Amino acid sequence: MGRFIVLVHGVVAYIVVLAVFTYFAGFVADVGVPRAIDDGPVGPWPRALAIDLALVAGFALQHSVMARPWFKRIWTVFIHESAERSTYVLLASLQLALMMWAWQPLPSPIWQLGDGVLAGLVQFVAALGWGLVLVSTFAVDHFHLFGLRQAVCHWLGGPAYEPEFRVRGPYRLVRHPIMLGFLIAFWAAPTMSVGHLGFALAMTAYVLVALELEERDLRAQHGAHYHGYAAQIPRLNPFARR
Ligand SMILES: C[S@@+](CC[C@H](N)C(=O)[O-])C[C@H]1O[C@@H](n2cnc3c(N)ncnc32)[C@H](O)[C@@H]1O
Repeated sequence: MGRFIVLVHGVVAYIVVLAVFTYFAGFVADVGVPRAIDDGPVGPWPRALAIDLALVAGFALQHSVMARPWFKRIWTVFIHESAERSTYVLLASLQLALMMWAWQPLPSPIWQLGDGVLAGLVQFVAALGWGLVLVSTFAVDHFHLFGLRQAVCHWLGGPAYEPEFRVRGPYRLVRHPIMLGFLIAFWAAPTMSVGHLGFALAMTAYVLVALELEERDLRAQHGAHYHGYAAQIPRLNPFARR
């Protein structure tokens, strides 16, 4: 693949990822988007639930399979290494966009905190969750995570960029602050509908499985270093005792 094509592909993928993720935050929090998780025409609940669970499963499957080292080895035969991460995040974003577009609302409330102080507090906690996701991407390597660094390094003709294992910022508190941030943002809802609850439960199940798979890869990749890190820093709960 030509360097310029890899660069343009990396830049486009990065812009799409930022746009889809920003919309996703609004979709889950029901803030500032034309159609959020509880909006739209309501159909029969068994059909809606089946579609929603299939959408989350599709996202989870694609995200998990494409992130595995064995899959990367196969598809970098067809696609340049420097474009691998951008392609992965681009396809994951498009899958996320499809999930939001095809989402079937189930708006009956499980809990509703109204507009008072408690609701504001819960909304603030959700915002902290999204903030934790963003800050953690920078703690690990934001531009590498979204494939832009690899594309720019290739454009400049330098050696392939090797990511470092980093233990800084939120990674000193938990091993998976990005996933912790998502979980906080998914569950901290002033209004929890049946659809939102189904989404939060399905995503939580996916995150727990995804972390198992990621940790297996990290242990294989970093060996004793990761074992030592895991022995000192809890997985998701910063208050867990080691
Ligand atoms: C979407 S990120 C999620 C990282 C982590 N699971 C979290 O929730 O914060 C996944 C990528 O981060 C990498 N990664 C995870 N922990 C890391 C660390 N401490 N330093 C560098 N890369 C890390 C993994 O190898 C994987 O490529």
